[in-house]
Amino acid sequence: MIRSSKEDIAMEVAAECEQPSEDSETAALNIQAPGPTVSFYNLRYCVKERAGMFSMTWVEKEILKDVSGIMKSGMNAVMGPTGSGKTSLLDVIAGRKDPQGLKSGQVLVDGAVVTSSLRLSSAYVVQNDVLMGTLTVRENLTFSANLQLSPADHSFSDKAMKVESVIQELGLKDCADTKIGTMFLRGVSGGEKKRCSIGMELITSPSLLFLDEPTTGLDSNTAHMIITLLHKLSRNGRTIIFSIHQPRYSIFQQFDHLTLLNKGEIIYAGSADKAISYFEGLGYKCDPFNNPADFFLDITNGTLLPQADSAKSENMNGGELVVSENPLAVKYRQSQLGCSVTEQLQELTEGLKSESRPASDKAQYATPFYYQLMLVSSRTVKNILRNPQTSYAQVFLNIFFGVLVGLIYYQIPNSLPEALQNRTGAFFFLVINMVFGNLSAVELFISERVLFIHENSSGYYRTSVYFLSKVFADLIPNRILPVFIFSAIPYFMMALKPEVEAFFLYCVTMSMVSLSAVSLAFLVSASVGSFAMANIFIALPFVFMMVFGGFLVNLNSMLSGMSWLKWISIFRYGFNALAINELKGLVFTSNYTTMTGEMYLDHQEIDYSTWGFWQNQVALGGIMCICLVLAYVQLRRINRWK
Ligand SMILES: Nc1ncnc2c1ncn2[C@@H]1O[C@H](COP(=O)(O)OP(=O)(O)OP(=O)(O)O)[C@@H](O)[C@H]1O
Repeated sequence: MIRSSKEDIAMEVAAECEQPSEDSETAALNIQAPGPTVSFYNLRYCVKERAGMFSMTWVEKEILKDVSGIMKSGMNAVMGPTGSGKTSLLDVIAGRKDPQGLKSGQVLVDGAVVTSSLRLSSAYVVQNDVLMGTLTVRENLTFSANLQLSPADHSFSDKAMKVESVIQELGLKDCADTKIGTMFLRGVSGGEKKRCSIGMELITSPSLLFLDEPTTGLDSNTAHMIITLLHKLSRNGRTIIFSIHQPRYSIFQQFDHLTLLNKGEIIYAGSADKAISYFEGLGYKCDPFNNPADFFLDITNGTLLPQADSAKSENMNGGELVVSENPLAVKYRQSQLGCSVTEQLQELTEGLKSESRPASDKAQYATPFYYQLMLVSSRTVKNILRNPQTSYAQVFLNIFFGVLVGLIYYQIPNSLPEALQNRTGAFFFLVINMVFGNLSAVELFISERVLFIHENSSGYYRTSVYFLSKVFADLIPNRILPVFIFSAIPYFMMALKPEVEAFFLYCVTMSMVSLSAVSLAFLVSASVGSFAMANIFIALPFVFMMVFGGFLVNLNSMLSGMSWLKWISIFRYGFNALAINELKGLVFTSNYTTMTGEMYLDHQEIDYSTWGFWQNQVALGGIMCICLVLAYVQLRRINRWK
């Protein structure tokens, strides 16, 4: 964490790089112990885009063009029209953008080079609040405290006190025990949600706080309250850097430093209260009752032009500047403000060249693996208990289909042809229900994807912790318990073998079929970001597996090039195991013939030896393990960069 321990360095660097006028600026802010100074120079950030819709060539789009600046303790606002690069600048400084896109430039905090480790050591409040909707404000804050504060340094009572103080500081006392709210559950208001998101990050007392458009989506009074809150926090020794769209005047008044961006370039960076006079110096006129924020946006949008009679305006309209360049950006670079920043940055970076070794990129966590697993699992269980619709639906569906299968194949006789036809038909139906009944598992990693990416990138917990907690919390209530209900009901209704061992092996087979189908659904869920894609990707293999299950088509008569697909069919392994378990040892009769179950299995080329039965379980177990491992790998591969 960039906390007070680094403040000595902050003071030194600040003393080194600050101009006298800016020292007095900081003093004027009345900040006792200033937050860190963030400097960045020559930031050039590009993304790759396809040249055309079907083109195979990629072109580079420049989002930030040689952006440099210094942001000190206090309120640092980044403004500009939509698409000007505000969020990109914030993300690059906070180390949240893909480093491959950063073509040049570096970010320094208190004069030291920072790479992606800043991502874990500073706090970042994203634009769309990412909180667990079924938990209360206090529970969310406690979750953050438990995971972000090391248990070795903070006792339970310490953490509880910290949570209480954040609740007090952010004025969340009245809604502390109200749930955040979900799609189905009305919770706290938008402003309270935003304050809770800020609180989640304040738990560690970071002295550097990034916020991406903290007022977007809030009414003007709530927006004012949020900025006033940030202003108050900044006065306790914090560097607050945020992007903001079009603030009202009372909000603008609270900014200390303003960075104005236009098309990825800085057109003004300096004291917020001197911005108007800067632009007036360039020939723009701000009407007496105009909101300064609107005035700046009108300038950047080009809707406000410099006064025609101003000598300076010639340059803004083309004059001596190269036409392709942004005249406001060029003016800023040539201005005293721009030159002073460049000089300060040169001084800072000169000393750095020899010692510019970036900090380790390896993620550091405040808590050990088992502790994270306990906390994340208990949150997942709490979430399921408070949002039990999926579990109820799963149990209900299984009871319904269990009874339905039982009624369709009620009391199967031992006389041919019903004995064989109904048994094999029932097994295939059971396996189909077991596989398709678990389609809901595809939502597991999709519904909370944004929350996982935010918490994982902020260093709350490891990917493995999240994976294990989700998998086990889903498997037991949603996949294993309902399977037992579903298996037991039709078994007795159909009058299958009345033997304990046969019933047990039947249940094992059904569970293995269910678990392997669920694991495949988990793999799809971890691989794609939307339900629509997940449904397509899960339906396709399930349907193929069904065709190659051995019931709908004779696999021995199939083209050799296609028949290999039977080896990856969950349906085939499930069906074979159920058939061996039930038919082995049974004798079926008709008026003229007698037939054993073994004869039928031989005819179907199903190996009914002991190993023949268990090899199906091993194959199902193998599919399950491979899918779970791949799901975990996919979860690790999710793009965390913005
Ligand atoms: N990953 C990306 N791929 C393609 N273009 C991108 C990417 N990230 C940003 N951009 C483009 O870069 C420009 C700046 O985007 P950015 O989100 O930083 O702007 P902004 O000023 O925050 O906009 P807004 O106020 O609308 O949020 C936009 O034109 C955007 O489309």
